[in-house]
Amino acid sequence: MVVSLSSTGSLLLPLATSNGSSSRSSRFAVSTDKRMNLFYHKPSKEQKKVVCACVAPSRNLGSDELSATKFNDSSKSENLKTLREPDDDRDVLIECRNVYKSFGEKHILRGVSFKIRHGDAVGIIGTSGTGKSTILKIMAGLLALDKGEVYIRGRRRAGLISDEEISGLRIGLVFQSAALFDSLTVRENVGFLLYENSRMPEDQISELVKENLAAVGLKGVEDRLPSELSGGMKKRVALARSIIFDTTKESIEPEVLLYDEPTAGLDPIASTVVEDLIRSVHIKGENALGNPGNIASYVVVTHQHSTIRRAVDRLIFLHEGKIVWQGMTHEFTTSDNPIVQQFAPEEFPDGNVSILSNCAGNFAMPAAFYKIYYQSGSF
Ligand SMILES: Nc1ncnc2c1ncn2[C@@H]1O[C@H](COP(=O)(O)OP(=O)(O)OP(=O)(O)O)[C@@H](O)[C@H]1O
Repeated sequence: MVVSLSSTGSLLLPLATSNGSSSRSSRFAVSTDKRMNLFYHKPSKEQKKVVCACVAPSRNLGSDELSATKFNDSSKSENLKTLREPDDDRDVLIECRNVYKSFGEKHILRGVSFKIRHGDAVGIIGTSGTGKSTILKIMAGLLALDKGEVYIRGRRRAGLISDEEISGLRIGLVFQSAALFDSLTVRENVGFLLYENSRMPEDQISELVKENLAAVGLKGVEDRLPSELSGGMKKRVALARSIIFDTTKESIEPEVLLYDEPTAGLDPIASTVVEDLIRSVHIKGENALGNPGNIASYVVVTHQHSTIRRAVDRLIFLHEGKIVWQGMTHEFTTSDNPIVQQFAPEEFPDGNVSILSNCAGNFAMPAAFYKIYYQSGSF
């Protein structure tokens, strides 16, 4: 079967799962070109490495030394309780240090530095073309920087993720478009990396797919094709694909998800569902099954005030390739930085879920109505 990519759905692409060495032979004949487009990978890489674009190798980089990022059920609550002082870097999962990036004559990033800590829910905002998606791709290891450094759990990444130099952290990148394989069912899309890259039996993968779909509020859609789903459902399927992981592994590495405008193209209601799902799959959240999420930290690039308000705790404001402001979301509206003032609303609408708001026009609807829509899984 030849697999083609959907041109419509968003992509939530797990960059890391299980050990590349345990790959089974490929079950899905995805054309190399499509994989290259999907994973931004060099065609010269062998297939295992292409899969590794979304599957960080599981070579252990001494995670025992990094107790703050140990990731199993028992440590989750402990991690939250023992959030460290900002000057303690043991909980830093990704650090960008003085990153520069140009495209030809265009100097896009001009010395960007920030840290993503365990438990973080960060938004990157700023005007169009200021380099938000670029920094996300650099963090994901899909784009090389010109100058500066990226550290993954304290280890400097020498090149791109395809160089297989770094592990100990799973990094997923959620593109705003081009997500699902058109000719694969929802089950095959969600379980893709496990079918391709783990030794899990198919019935176990199938069960896991079902669980992860249920975690994002979708039931009974396993046999559907992407073309049979709404835009919002595709985003949910893509989210399920990004949070699924090989449960048979002895140690599970923490996962950071990088979302690039995850609500782009969605109406206010569907945007709200996605924003709440982003929260729900985080370790501080609770998924649709009532279980804590698995995502250690996430970064969202967005233009939407509703996403800022609902889905992130901390904001990084990029302007002309530099960070001009950082702070907690609630501080955003009170900043006296003139650039920030131009971007920020005078105040965020009430955060109560009974009113859904969106910068596109303060859309509001009653909570009960929202729940019916959400539970029906129709968007
Ligand atoms: N691969 C590339 N080759 C050449 N130019 C690029 C490339 N990728 C990005 N750019 C340019 O770099 C600039 C920053 O792009 P980027 O997508 O990071 O901006 P952004 O802040 O995410 O914008 P938006 O909010 O509009 O999505 C843009 O001018 C874009 O055209």
